[in-house]
Amino acid sequence: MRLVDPVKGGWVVMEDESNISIKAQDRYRLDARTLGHGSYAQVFRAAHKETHEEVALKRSYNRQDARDRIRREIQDQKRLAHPNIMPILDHDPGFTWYTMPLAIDNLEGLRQGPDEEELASILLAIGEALDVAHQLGLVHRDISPPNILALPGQSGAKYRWVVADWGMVRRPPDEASRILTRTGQGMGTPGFDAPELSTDPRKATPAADVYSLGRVAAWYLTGTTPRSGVRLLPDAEFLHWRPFVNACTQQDLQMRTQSMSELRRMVQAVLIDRDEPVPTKASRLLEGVVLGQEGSLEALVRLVDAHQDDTSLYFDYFAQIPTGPTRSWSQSDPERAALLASVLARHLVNDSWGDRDKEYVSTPLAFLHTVLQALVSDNNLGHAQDLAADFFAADVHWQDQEQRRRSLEWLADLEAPADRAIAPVLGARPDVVEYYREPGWQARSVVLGTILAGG
Ligand SMILES: Nc1ncnc2c1ncn2[C@@H]1O[C@H](COP(=O)(O)OP(=O)(O)OP(=O)(O)O)[C@@H](O)[C@H]1O
Repeated sequence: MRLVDPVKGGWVVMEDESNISIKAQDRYRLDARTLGHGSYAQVFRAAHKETHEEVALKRSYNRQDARDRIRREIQDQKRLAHPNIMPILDHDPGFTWYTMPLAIDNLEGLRQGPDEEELASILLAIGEALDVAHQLGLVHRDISPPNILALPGQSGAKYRWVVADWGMVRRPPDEASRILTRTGQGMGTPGFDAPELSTDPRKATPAADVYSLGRVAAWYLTGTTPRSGVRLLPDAEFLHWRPFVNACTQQDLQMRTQSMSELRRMVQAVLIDRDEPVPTKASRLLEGVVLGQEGSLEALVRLVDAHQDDTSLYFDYFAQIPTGPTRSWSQSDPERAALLASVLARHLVNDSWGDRDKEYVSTPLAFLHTVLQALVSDNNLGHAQDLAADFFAADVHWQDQEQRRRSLEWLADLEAPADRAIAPVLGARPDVVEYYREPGWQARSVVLGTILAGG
């Protein structure tokens, strides 16, 4: 039978495995109950007959494809000496079974909640192990919570996490042996498998493992198996993990994080990001917005969204976003812009301005007005109506004459249908009408003229 020797590479002729195989029972006492079974093998608890060492013994089913898989698993796993890769302790010279340390359980069974420290240490360890495999041209292709097993930990660590189940591994093209995968034949675990594996798994790159590990991270944080069409991480939760999960799980291969070393760098950045105090982070992001750094505005908006009770975050950072970016953000994300601007307006009405100089209140008022103008000019009139009520209340509350003049100028220019969206908001607040009313005031809109000029 023709088989590949992965160490030397190339094709070599070896004896048929049935001639050189040793039965597992000749060397080990197998527990009658299995630890479990997969698509090509069964796993038993077993004890060595002489040393009495307890191990897990994986034995392939008596089918050619199953034997091919376990042979591949043994050969590749043996090459991968890394503390976070399941070691092969002993194996049949004919490659029909092997032994490994007994695992406590897998990640699926051991997850107790979203422990971010634990997640980061798992990602760093598994990422490093997969990097070693990738350097050898091996792509696992089936990273999922059940394939990440826990061995007893050392030096104070509870567990040593290891990547197991290397039966789906993709070898470099020059080492390809019997074809285990064909174009169009999907592989991996649903919810965790990279999209490109369903078209041509033979072309899988390290980015396929990056994708799966990114999905594992999302699963770990939420406790739910990823499903297509459902956001991996819900809004406003684990915000600091979102850039990491997004970058790793891009459907488009070109847009995705390509390597495990990059993935590991991002995990470290997540922890730094998480531990950075909110004002420091807000200040850094605002500076990024002013300098036009990509992603800064989005990150600042996410921060503000996640801390809606933080008055100083709204006054000192959010409201300081310059007019240009404020306008374009309000046009590209009108719903969130209206919502967060309303939150700022309510802080202006309900909360203390503290020891800030009173004249600086013109900045948040102008910011609110910019959002409102952008919503109206883009015909987002429902959102504009919602924000207008809070904006007018803040304007009246602060009585800033400069802002009053700008508000009136803007109202004077409003035309249909925007005027009909704004008029009822004014009509509902006699104090607002009173504040803006100006005899003889001229407006394009008849309805606004009637309300504010008194006739
Ligand atoms: N070293 C081990 N110690 C304890 N249990 C193990 C060990 N290795 C595997 N198992 C358990 O044995 C079962 C079968 O594992 P196996 O790797 O054959 O299949 P699978 O991953 O479930 O399926 P497939 O290989 O088809 O994807 C799993 O439930 C796994 O948790």
